[in-house]
Amino acid sequence: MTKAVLGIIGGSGVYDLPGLTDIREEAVATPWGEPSDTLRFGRIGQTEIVFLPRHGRGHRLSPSDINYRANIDALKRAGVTDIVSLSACGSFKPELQPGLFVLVDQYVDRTHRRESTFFGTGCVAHVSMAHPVGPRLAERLAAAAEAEGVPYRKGGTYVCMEGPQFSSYAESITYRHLGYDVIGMTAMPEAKLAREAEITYATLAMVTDFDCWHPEHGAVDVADVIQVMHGNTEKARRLVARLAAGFPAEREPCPAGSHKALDTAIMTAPSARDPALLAKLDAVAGRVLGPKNA
Ligand SMILES: CSC[C@H]1O[C@H](OP(=O)(O)O)[C@H](O)[C@@H]1O
Ligand SMILES: Nc1ncnc2[nH]cnc12
Repeated sequence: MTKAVLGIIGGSGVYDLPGLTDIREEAVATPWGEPSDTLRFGRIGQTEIVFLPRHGRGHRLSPSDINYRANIDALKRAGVTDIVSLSACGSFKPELQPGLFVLVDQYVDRTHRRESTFFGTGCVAHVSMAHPVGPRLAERLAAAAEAEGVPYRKGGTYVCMEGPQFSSYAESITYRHLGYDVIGMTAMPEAKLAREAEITYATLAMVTDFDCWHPEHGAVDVADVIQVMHGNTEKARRLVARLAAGFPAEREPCPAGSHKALDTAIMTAPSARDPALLAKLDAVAGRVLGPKNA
């Protein structure tokens, strides 16, 4: 049995998590470089929580400069089994209005200058991203939103752009016509790396704007996002507290297979594996690459 530890990644406007008790802060070193910030360990009720602001405190890091591998590796080293990723996002649907929380269940990756895998030459792996969000974790988030009276929608496709500039009008209407629901700059490769690290993942995408496609709304700017986020942050914190209060003590098997994503993913023959890469994979893939499996 594995103890459940809930990781919360804070996005724009969410740089701390009030309500944590027994707080301890630790700078966790990883073979992939430095995480965005120190990890904050604590509890809500009986549930162990690890909090990490993805842009760093003070919002130092641009989406392209976040070390996503270091962040996920550090959370894995901290024992995190489930991640709730908080993100501001733009909306492509009139009914997905600012203030609404979308429990995303699919992602489209349009990023192009980020390290998006832990694996590579010397240890090749292909995990499934067919169902990137843990359905049970999403159910728990929906129940927490319901209980807190936070307006939410279950399901939606998040397109992740490189940024840092917002989309052009042509890009915005293209994404809208492709049927995507929301847009942001950070869920990829975070979700991919979480899957490789066998951590169950879900995004709570908080709508802050209509990007720039909407004829009755002006183009998004940071002031709009910050203003809406001020209202969203308090709701997000309540939702997380509610989620944590009812969280199971032991890790639940994930119907999407995130707890055993590496069982059948590794292609490289043991004799062809690079010991230096294997050493870097100690936290992420230790379960399948550890001494028992060599
Ligand atoms: C401040 S608007 C753009 C910024 O907000 C979102 O960040 P996060 O996903 O960390 O909440 C978006 O992805 C951009 O990074
Ligand atoms: N319209 C938008 N595009 C990309 N990222 C965002 N984050 C918040 N709003 C956004």
